Amino acid sequence: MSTTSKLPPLPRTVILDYYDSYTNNILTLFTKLYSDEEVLKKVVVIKHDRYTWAEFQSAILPSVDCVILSPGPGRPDKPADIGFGLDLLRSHLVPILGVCLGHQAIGVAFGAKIINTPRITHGHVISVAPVRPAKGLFAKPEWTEAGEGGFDVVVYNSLTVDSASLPDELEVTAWSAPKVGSERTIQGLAHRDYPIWGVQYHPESISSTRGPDLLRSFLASVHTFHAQPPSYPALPEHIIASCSYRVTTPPAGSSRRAGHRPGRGTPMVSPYPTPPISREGSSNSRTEGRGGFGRMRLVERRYGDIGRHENTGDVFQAVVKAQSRKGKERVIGEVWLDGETPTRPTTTSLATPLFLLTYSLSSRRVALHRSGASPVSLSLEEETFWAWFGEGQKWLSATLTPGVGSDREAPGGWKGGWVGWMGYEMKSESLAGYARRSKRVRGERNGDAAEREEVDAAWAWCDHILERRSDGEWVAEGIVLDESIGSSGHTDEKDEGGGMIPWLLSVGITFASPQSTFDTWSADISNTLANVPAPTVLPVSRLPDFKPVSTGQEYKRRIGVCREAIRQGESYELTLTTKFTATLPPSSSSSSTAAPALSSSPADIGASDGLTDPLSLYLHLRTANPAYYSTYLHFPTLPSRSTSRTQTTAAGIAIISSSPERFLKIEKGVVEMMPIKGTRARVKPGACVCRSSTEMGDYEERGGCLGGERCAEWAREEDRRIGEELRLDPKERAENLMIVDLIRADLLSSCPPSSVLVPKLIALESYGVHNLVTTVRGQLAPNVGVVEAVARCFPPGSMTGAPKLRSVGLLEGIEPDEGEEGRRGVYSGCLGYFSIDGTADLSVVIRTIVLKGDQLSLGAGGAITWLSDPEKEWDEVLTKVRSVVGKLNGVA
Ligand SMILES: C=C(O[C@@H]1C=C(C(=O)O)C=C[C@H]1O)C(=O)O
Ligand SMILES: NC(=O)CC[C@H](N)C(=O)O
Repeated sequence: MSTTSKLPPLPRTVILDYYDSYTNNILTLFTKLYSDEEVLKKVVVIKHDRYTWAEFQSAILPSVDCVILSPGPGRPDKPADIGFGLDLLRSHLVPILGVCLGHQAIGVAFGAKIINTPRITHGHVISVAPVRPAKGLFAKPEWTEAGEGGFDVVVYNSLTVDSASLPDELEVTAWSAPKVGSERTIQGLAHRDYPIWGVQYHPESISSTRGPDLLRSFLASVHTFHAQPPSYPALPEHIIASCSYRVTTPPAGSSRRAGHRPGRGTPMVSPYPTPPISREGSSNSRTEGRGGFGRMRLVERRYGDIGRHENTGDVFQAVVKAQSRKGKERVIGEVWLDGETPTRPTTTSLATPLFLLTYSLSSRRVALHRSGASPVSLSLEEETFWAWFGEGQKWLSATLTPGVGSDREAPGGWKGGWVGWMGYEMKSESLAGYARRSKRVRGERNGDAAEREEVDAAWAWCDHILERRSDGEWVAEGIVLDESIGSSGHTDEKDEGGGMIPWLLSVGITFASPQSTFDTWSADISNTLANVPAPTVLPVSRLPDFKPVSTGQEYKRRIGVCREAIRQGESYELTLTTKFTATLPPSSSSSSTAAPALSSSPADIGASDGLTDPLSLYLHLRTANPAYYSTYLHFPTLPSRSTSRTQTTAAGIAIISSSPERFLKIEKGVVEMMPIKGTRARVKPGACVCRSSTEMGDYEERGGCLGGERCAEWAREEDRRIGEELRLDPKERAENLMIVDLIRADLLSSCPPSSVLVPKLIALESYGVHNLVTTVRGQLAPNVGVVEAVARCFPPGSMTGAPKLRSVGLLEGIEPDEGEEGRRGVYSGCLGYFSIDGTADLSVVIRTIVLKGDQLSLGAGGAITWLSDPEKEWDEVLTKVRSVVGKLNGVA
């Protein structure tokens, strides 16, 4: 901070949120000056349309000391975008600070015009110079040092207040420092008589300087306006309750969140009642002998050196696949959280789920799938699936006896529990303010509707998993009934765990087995690991031919539509996507087609209704494009349509994923997100780039390829150069920054503001492609559940663009709403696990093939900004697709 001027007590502040994705970041400016506790008592974020102007005047304004008008999509001269903001400004009852859209509203409220800014840029750093002599907020002592050179800030605007139309009441307090060839624009405004100030730039951006100084100047002015009272009261309850996020700070001195496993010897007081025990046995063969349950505990069995060097693919086949073949009944699923990267250590988890839940948005029905039984379903009433699932997860975590069965602190990771995905369309139940588009939710109610319902979310429960740790050791992990704890404390199960738990218990589901079942299972594994049989499913030699659903020309046309929306101020960045599809050839037993050869052995043909085992595709992908979140999930009994039969068959759904992108991880109370933005193709090892290398001078003069090791060295050098070029590219950095600011704001809805930090900003990661990756972390607030934290950030900002809500709506209008591109489905959603112990790790579903019946689909896209070049963007899409499928035939 550039000054030591005394901080006034914190006034009660309402931040009116115009559905921007950056609004919450203003909170972090406050916590640079005041404690979290103070800020959470005195500052609230309220959606601008939560109250009418009359309500706001009577119920809110009398109890607040100042208002901040947030940034936002759209225009301040459009009533739907600005709500009662102009009335509030004209009434000037309390001091007001407008940011970006809020700043532009100040212009409009007093008669100025809004025009396009001469240089449209979003997420770019510019220099701002306060006018001399200093005016408005910039006249405060904090700013005396801001020299003529100005200070750096980030801008996110397409529009600006037209300086030619500025009324006398308003004065300019800052301009953008002029750049060669571009006009200066208004960056700061003040009303000459009323306590109203505005800034066009975003002081809350991670890459803006002097944000806290601006806030400090504003709060000092608010304090002067209120005649400097010694303190301000806390906000009344009803205003705090209308805050759009709701986090509490951890109790002083505690670094762990409530509900997290306390250390040994610390009694855990569960906020949830003990689950009832003694359920009726079920008809499910796998759950037989798994009587009822009380509390559960985690157990593990380590295999030491046995199998340490085994290939995970072979073990997967020996353990999970073998189980699929053994039983009379088809197993409900095969799970392989693989994680295969050359550079970052990861664990691998293999499991055969006990049961599977699927959810369909159109019917709002949850279906329970078990092996050997027809699905049963439950309709959700008012609740969202997120809330229903989240309550269940909380209850399950709370049934876990802490510390028992483990002789050390658990190493984290998946300890069993849920594995699955939330499809992109689950946004309709998570995104605040989302209005369902009628076309998308029209349920199919006729005939075999249930058969054709989309699976919008799928979560399988696994109580036994086999894990390969990053040091190579294999460990069996289990959730078992805690027989050491009596059956006292039963309560009426109806109110427990929301709606999920009573329902699952009533249909005979058990979540854990007795220790003896785990012992038998883990002994079997031990035998298998001691002598891993040769794999029976082999990788395909290449993937089937993928074709774009829309042409490059059509995609480029859509880019034009995106850019126009950005020009109009509707969005700052739009992640536009499309689909590529392929059809599996008929299984080799019934086909004479040679290519692509699905070279699995005859033993598996027939494993999926005559289609070749989808595992063979994944076995190829995991070596062709290894990724941190490489995953294979197969649920063979889920209905899916197969074109070869023109009718619904139960060929199942398989997820064949090589996602490099972390959506969100929660471990020991820390939430971490790692958005990727910025992609370039790599120079493949073995490729000769002697001809194209820009550094090497003329190819012909040099006498051609350098050959041998020197050629390889140039290829590596060229690869490094491309990576570095990406890292320094202002357009790519801007795309990344826009999402980083968005992710920070997302995390602020689950974490105390001061805890949200960016340990790594725009780092280069080079796996299948070069990518720019940022790490954002926060401390999960004690009152926010794990699933709830995910819901508050869903859908992943890197798949929507910013501001999220408006961008999602725009994309629904730009991407087709019918046909194969009609829904993004699993692509663009998140995939991973919710461990029973409260840990979660989810990827953003990209670089992922979804197989339904014999139809393969692969989504790909990229972030479109005003500066996007349609040709390059289409190339980027093709680069991403090729990183998964290899060659793409017939695509220009
Ligand atoms: C949209 C995709 O990727 C997203 C967009 C990226 C980009 O614009 O550079 C990078 C990773 C993803 O967040 C995709 O891979 O399909
Ligand atoms: N970040 C903002 O608030 C943007 C305001 C307005 N929609 C513009 O594009 O100029």
